[in-house]
Amino acid sequence: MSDHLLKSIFGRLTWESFPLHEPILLTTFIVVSLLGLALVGAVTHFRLWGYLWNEWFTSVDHKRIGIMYIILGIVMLLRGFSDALMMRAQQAIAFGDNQGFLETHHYDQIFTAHGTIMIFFVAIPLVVGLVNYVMPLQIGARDVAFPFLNNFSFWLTAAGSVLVMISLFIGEFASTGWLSYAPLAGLAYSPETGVDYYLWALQIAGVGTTLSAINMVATIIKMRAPGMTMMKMPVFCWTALCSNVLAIAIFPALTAAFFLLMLDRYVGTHFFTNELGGSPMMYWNMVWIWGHPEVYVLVLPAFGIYSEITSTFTGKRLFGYSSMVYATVVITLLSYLVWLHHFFTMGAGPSVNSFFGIATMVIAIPTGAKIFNWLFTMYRGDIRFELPMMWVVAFMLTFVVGGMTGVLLAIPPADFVLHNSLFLVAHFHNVIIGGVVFGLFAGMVYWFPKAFGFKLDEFWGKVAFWGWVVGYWIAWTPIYVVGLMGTTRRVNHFDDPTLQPYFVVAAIGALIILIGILGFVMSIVMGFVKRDKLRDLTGDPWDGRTLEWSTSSPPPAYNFAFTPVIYDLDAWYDMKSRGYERPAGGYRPIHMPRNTGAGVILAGLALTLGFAMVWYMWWLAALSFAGLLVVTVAHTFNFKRDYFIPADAVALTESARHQPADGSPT
Ligand code: HEA
Ligand code: HEM
Ligand SMILES: [Cu+2]
Repeated sequence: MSDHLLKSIFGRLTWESFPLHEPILLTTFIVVSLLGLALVGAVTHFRLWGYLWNEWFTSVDHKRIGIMYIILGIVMLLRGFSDALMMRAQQAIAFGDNQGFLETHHYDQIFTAHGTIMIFFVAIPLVVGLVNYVMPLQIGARDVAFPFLNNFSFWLTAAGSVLVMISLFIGEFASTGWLSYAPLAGLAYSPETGVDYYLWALQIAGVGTTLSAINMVATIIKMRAPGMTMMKMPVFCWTALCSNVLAIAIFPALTAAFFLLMLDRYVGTHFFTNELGGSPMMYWNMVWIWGHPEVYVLVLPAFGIYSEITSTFTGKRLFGYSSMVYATVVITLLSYLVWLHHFFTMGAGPSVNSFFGIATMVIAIPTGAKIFNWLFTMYRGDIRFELPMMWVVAFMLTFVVGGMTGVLLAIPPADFVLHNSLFLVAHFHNVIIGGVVFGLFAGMVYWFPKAFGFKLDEFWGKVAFWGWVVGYWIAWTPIYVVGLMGTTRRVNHFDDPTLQPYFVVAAIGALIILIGILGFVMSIVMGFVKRDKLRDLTGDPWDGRTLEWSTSSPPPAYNFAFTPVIYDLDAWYDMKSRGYERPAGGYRPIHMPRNTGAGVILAGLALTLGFAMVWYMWWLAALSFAGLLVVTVAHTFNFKRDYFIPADAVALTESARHQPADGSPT
C-alpha cells in the first residue's frame, strides 16, 4: 500500500507508535493482556456475558450503577498506585550518577498519568459511586431522577478511563502535568499524541460527570420522600447536593478551557499562546476555576460520610446538624473565590493576592466548625470503635495537619517560596488521602453490608486501615521536610545526596500503603469467602439511623415497597424508636425504568471518536460522530422504557426478608 493510503487510513498511527522498545511498557502490556484474556476466558467459560450485559452493563438501577462506578474506581486506583510506586522507586535511587530507571520524558508521563487518573478516574468515580448508591436510599426514593442518563454518565466515565489506558500501549500519554498547562500543552511544545489523549479522555469523562451531577441535584431536589424537608435530610445528602451543585457550576469552565486548547491544537488558533492576542494565563485561570472547587467536590461528600458514621457509631444525633449544613454551604460558596491561590506567583500584585489569600484562609473556619461538631458528637458518646469509626478518627488526626499546611500556603509570601515545591505535593496528598481517600474507605466499609448483605472481613479490613494510616505518615512526612528545604516537584533526578534518606523512607511508606491496598482487596475477597459467617439478615447491621438501613440488604430493585413518610431527622432511628412495623400486605404494582444498551453503545462511539481524533483518522472520527447522532436520535424512538413489577412479585420479595416483621433492630 502506498504511504499516502496508509496515512489516510491510519492517520499518524504507525508501527513506531507501539512502545515495543520500552521493556517496562512491553512487560506491562503482556501482563495486562494475559490478565484480560484470563478474565474474558473466565466470563465466557461460566457463560456470564448475558448476565453481565442484561443485569449490569445495561442496568439503569442506581445501586448497580453505583457499584460499577466503585469497581471502576478501585481498578483505576491499582493503576494510579502502580505509577506512584514507580515514581517513589525512581526518586529513592536517582541521585548523583545514578539516573534511575525512568528517563525524564517517561517520568513526566507517569506523574501526569498518576495525577490525572487519581483525580478523574479514582476519586471522582468512587465519590459518584457512593453518592449514587446511597443518596436515593437515604431520601426514600425509588431511583434517581433520570435513570438512563445515570447509566450513560457511567459509561462515559468508563470510556474516558479506557482511552487513558489505551495511551499506555498505543502512542503515549501527556507529559504536561495533571492540568496540562498551556503553552506547554500546545502543539508547538507537545506535538505527540499525549495531550490529545488527555483532552479527549477528560472531555468524554467530563460530559459524564456533568450529566451525573445534574441527575443527582434533580434527584435530591425533587425526589425526597414526603416529610423530608431540606433540614431533615441526612448530612450525606446535603454534602452530595453541594458537591454536585459545585460540579455543575465548574465543569463547564474546564470543558471550555479544554475545548479552546483543542482548537489551538487542531485548528491552529491562539487562545493560549502569546501570539495574536492569546494568553496562557487565561488557561490557568480557567482550569483553576474548575480545579480548586473540584477538591471540595471530592471532599464534601467525604465529610458527609464522616458525619453519618460518627453519629451512628456514637449512637447520638449529630452535634450541630444545622451548623454542619451551613458550614457545607459556606465552603461551597467560598470555594469559588479562591482559585488564584494556585498561581500567586503569576504576578497579579499584592492586593489581588491578599484578597485570594484571605478568602482561602477563611475556609478554615467552616471546616474547623465541622471538625469540632464531630468531636462534640463523640464527646460522652457511647463510641463503638469498629472499622468505619476508626477511619473517621484517622481522618481527623491526619486531615487537620494537611489543612494547616494549606493555610500556610495561602499566605502569598510563604507561597512564593513553597509554590511548586514538594511541600505543596505533601499538602495535597495529606488532604486528599487523609480527607477524601480515608472517607471513601470509611464509606465503602460502612455501606458494603448494605450493598451485599455481609460485612467485609474485619482482620483484613484492619490491615488495610493500618497500612494506609501508618503508610501515609511514613510516605509523606519526609516529603514535607524536603519540600520545606526547597526541593521542587516533578523532577526525576537529584544532585544532592543528603536528600536520599528522605526519599528512601518515603518509598518504604509507599510500600506500607501497598500493604493497605492489598489488605483492602483481601478484605473483599475474604469477606466473600466467609460470607455465610459474616451475613447480616437484618438489613441494619450497625444500628443505623438513616433510611437506607430500613430496607433489606441488598435492597430490592425498587428500594422501598412503600414510600416512607418522614417526621424527624435520622428518620430510621425515629421509626425504630416509635416501634415502626413493616406493612405485611397491601402491595401495589411498582413502576420501574427498563434497562437499555443505548448508554454502552453511545459511550463506545464516543471512545472511538476520541481515539480517531487522537490519531487524525478523520474518516473514523466522522463515522463515529455520525454514529453518535444516529444512535441518539434512534434512542428517542425507544418507547419501551418502563415496566411494572406486579404486586405478587413485590409481596414475594418482601416476605422473603428475614427481618422480624415488626421491623425492630436486632
Ligand atoms: C481534597 C483536596 C484538598 C483540600 C480539602 C484542600 C484544602 C485546602 N488547601 Fe489545598 N490543594 C489541593 C487539594 C486540597 N486542598 C491540591 C490538589 C492542590 C495542588 C494541585 C497542584 O498544584 O497540582 C492544592 C494546593 C493548594 C494551594 C496552592 C499552593 C501552590 O500551588 O503554591 C493552596 C494555597 O493557598 C492551598 C490551600 C488550601 C487550604 C487553605 C485548604 C483548606 O480548605 C483547609 C482547611 C482545613 C483546616 C485548616 C483544618 C481544620 C480546621 C481547624 C481544626 C480549625 C482551626 C484552624 C485554623 C485556625 C487554621 N492548597
Ligand atoms: C497512595 C499513595 C500515593 C503516592 C505514594 C503518591 C505519590 C505521588 C508522587 C511521587 C507524585 C509526584 C511528585 C512529584 O515529583 O512532583 C504524585 C503526584 C500527584 N499525585 Fe499522588 N500519590 C499517591 C496517591 C494519590 C491520590 C490518592 C491522589 C488523588 C486522588 C493523588 C494525586 C496526585 C496528583 C494530582 C499529583 C500531581 C501530578 C502532577 O504533578 O501533575 N495521589 N503522587
Ligand atoms: Cu485550591
